[in-house]
Amino acid sequence: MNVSGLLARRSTLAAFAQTHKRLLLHTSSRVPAPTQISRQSPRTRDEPKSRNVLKQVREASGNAQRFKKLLFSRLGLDHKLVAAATELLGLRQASYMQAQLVQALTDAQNHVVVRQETGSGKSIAVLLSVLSMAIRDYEQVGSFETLMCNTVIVVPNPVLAMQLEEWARVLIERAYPDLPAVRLVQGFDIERIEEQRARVVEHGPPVIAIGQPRELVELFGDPSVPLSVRVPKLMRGLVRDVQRVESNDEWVQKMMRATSKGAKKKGLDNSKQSDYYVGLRRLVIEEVDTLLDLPNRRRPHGIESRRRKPRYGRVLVDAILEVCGVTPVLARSLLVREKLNPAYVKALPVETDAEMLEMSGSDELMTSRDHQRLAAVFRRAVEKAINRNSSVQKADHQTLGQQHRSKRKAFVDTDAIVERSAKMRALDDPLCSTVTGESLQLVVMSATLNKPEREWMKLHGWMPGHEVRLDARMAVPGNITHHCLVIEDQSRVRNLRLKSEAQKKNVESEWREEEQPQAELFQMAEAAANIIRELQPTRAIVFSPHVDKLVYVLGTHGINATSIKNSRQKMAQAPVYVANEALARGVDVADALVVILGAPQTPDQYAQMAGRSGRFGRAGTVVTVVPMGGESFAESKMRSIYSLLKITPIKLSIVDE
Ligand SMILES: Nc1ncnc2c1ncn2[C@@H]1O[C@H](COP(=O)(O)OP(=O)(O)OP(=O)(O)O)[C@@H](O)[C@H]1O
Repeated sequence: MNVSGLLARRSTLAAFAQTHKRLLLHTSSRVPAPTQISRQSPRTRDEPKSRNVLKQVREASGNAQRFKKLLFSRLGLDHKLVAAATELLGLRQASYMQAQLVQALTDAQNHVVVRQETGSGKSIAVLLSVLSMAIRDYEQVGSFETLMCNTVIVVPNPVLAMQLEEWARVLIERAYPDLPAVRLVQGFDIERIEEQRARVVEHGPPVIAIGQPRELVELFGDPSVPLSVRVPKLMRGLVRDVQRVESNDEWVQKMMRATSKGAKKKGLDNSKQSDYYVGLRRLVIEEVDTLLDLPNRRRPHGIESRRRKPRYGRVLVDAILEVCGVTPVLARSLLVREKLNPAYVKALPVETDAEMLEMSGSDELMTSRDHQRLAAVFRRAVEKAINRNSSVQKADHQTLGQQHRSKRKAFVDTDAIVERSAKMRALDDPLCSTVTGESLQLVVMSATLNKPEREWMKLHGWMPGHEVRLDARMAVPGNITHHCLVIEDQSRVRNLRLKSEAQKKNVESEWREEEQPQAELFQMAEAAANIIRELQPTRAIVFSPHVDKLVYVLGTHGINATSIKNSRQKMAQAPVYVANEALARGVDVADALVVILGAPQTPDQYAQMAGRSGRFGRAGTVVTVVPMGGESFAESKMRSIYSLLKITPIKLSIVDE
């Protein structure tokens, strides 16, 4: 069929229904991959508790290996919030994965690594959990005055930040109309950062802060925005000694009062009061592979330039981990338990190693002085290791310790935490060396979180201690139908050919040097316009690296499109959004047809773009349009992407060949 010919074939709604039915018949019958839960290493303390909860979840679900449904309200989430989510967001029962995720978050015994299909409900489960906990904290403390930021959600783009903020806002407004939603949750946006920061300085930080790394670095880098950390053990000591605190410091006093009040309300004894101290306890990283954006291993230049100029995401996470005192815990896990880098161990004198082993074995009994000693030992060990070992290891240590000194310095030095930790020192208990890894839970999620990212996080100490893994084998859900159209020349469009067919016709060799990328974009845009007209979806997302240009070109073909950046304001007017992969990562647009223009660079990029359709088990359709020639031999690239993702593309029936 001819590109312009498609234009002429305007189908009616009924025709679309028929086409769609046909497409659905071809939908591959892959069942969702079973969720695997695994622990890095067996836990000793508190193990029975979390195990029991998971056992209950399993029993309730009947079969741990399948996505059986559970009630969110039975998972300990706030009932009113769950009711609002059912009413406003159409949330039904939780999937087994969501039940596991909610339990892992509310128990907070481990870090959590989630690699689940796109649209499987990761973000909404996390949001409901952290909102429920924020409401609980508020009820315990009784005022926003002393409630600090307890969850930071790092997102890859402003659209996802807005979406999560909006979900949270509508839920709070429906469930708790008297609470100021903006104090509970706020999305930070670089365009409004000054105004938002002023609000935070005046009223205090929101309990849940959502934003891109840069916005969050800007926000928490401000000395007047407090980011306190939850320090169970330290606080336990402090609360016991609360009468002895001879500090006129208002902040410490406030915290003490809030802590005691919360505990008294619950009728708890002093030793448990620390559980009601409220501060940063959870760092959630959405689309962690985007945040890390690991450079290609085979390109040393890229690695070097990343070292010189680290991404904001890393600056943020490293700074938070440092502030939360995870670094000394990292020392233990690296040196004693994981032994990931033997260089550390080798660098230590024998007696130091024994000393550390002894200390780490008696964790519960450790005093703040022990922690200080441990931290000092760790520093000496790292210094020694840096001096002794090869340049690669040296680079690694530098990455750990000094890499983005200037940025991080600005972050940490100006941060109110430093000031606060100095105040803590007045109590002879430096903040950073007394916190355990459990005081900050790290939750990393992505459908395309692969082994290199996991290894990187381990090696760089982002996950000291234990982790719960929620692993699915596939990144793309089985309920999506995939099609690929190839533009042969200006007047012909055909379906992707199998490799054998292509060899027969020898089309791969048709390299069209003279073809300009610009002209290709115009052709693909025309094909996209025709596909949208033909399939008449409720919504569509068209992907291309050239967002603004494509909005214009689609307009010339009579398609009223808008950039996904404006999706929240213009939802009603423009059912067609244009996006690139980065802008739409993690974004949820209901029932969208996905059209991808040009072959994606990697299978992960394809999986993420395709995953904007077929959300939470609904049927979805993805049509990729590629030019036949071009630099990358787009057709064969698409074939290899499909084969790597184990996808069988289906011929689009509206195209003859
Ligand atoms: N239990 C549920 N019942 C009904 N709908 C649900 C349920 N859980 C999630 N959804 C819906 O599924 C859609 C996708 O959810 P969400 O954005 O949380 O998925 P995700 O796994 O984070 O996706 P991605 O990997 O693309 O970021 C949302 O529209 C959400 O409302």
